[in-house]
Amino acid sequence: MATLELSNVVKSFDKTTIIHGVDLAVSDGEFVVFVGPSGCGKSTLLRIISGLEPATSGDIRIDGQRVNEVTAAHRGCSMVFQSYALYPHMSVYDNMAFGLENLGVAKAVIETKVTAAATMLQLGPLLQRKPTQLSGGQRQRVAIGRSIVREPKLFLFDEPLSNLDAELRVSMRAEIRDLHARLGATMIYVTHDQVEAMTMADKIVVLRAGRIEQVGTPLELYNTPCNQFVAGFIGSPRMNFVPAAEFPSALPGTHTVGIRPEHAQLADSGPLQLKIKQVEQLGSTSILHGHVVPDAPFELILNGQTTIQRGDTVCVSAPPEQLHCFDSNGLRL
Ligand SMILES: Nc1ncnc2c1ncn2[C@@H]1O[C@H](COP(=O)(O)OP(=O)(O)OP(=O)(O)O)[C@@H](O)[C@H]1O
Repeated sequence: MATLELSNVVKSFDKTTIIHGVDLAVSDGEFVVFVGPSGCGKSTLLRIISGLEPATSGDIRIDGQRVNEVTAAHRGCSMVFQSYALYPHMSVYDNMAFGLENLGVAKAVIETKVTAAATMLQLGPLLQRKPTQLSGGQRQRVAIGRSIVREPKLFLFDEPLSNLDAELRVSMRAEIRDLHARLGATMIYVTHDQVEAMTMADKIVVLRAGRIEQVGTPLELYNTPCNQFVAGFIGSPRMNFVPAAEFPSALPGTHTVGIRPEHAQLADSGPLQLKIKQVEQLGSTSILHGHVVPDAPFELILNGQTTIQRGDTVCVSAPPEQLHCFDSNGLRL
């Protein structure tokens, strides 16, 4: 398996720079998720690692070796795409065997590897089918199987689950994590879905506009987001932001206070007055939506069920240790 190191990686298309000097170290066997809004450069960075796209400048090292000039076919990376990219006229078996046949691997060896991967992915009974005869989840497993048989140093996944329905996404998430545990492989996984990032990653890399905003474990990002962007991106429902003037106990120099919906509490008196616009009763929890000041939408999660209704005004507070204080540049204090 492999380590990966990016040093000051820059990517420009014509005169537009879209990756602005990215530094990142990935350890052997780590599951790293790149997350960020649409267009922030996640896929481009993955393609640069795979060799499908050259970097404009900077170094890419796999296992300590600079690979900028090594072609995609020789980098030892294997990519699983959102579109699966299966050959429609080939059986599942042939789709998985094809890459190895091209490399001139002996037929018997191919058969052993394809059979082992198919067993691991529960594709054994489907090996003679064509991709059109498979469900979305089965197709995605074939795409993953095609990667596994090549025994890559680095597995790269580009939004592999976004074409699947919500239920299947949840089960495939678990399957990919399980696969990671069994193979002990280094994996880099791109998604714009922060829940996918939180549930799958050993380490999350949050990107915005071609720059890394923060790198950390899911709970590090949740507990101590380095700025307002990360704070708003990680966590669901999203963190509430309130002008510091509304919260007298905020740290000196605070411009905006962040309070997660699960940390806000109903109180007998202030500091916040939440005017309720909508109540979502989910049975085990209730979500109150409203505003604390006209431009500050606010959500609060209550355990259990509530009699609070649209039109009510309630007082809200939060424990001081759960407040996130940001300065006027959005940086954590
Ligand atoms: N071949 C190209 N030529 C010019 N611009 C490109 C090219 N490929 C990507 N871009 C631009 O680079 C930026 C980053 O694109 P990229 O696909 O890496 O983003 P992303 O974070 O993966 O987005 P998404 O989540 O929407 O897939 C975008 O603004 C995109 O328009």
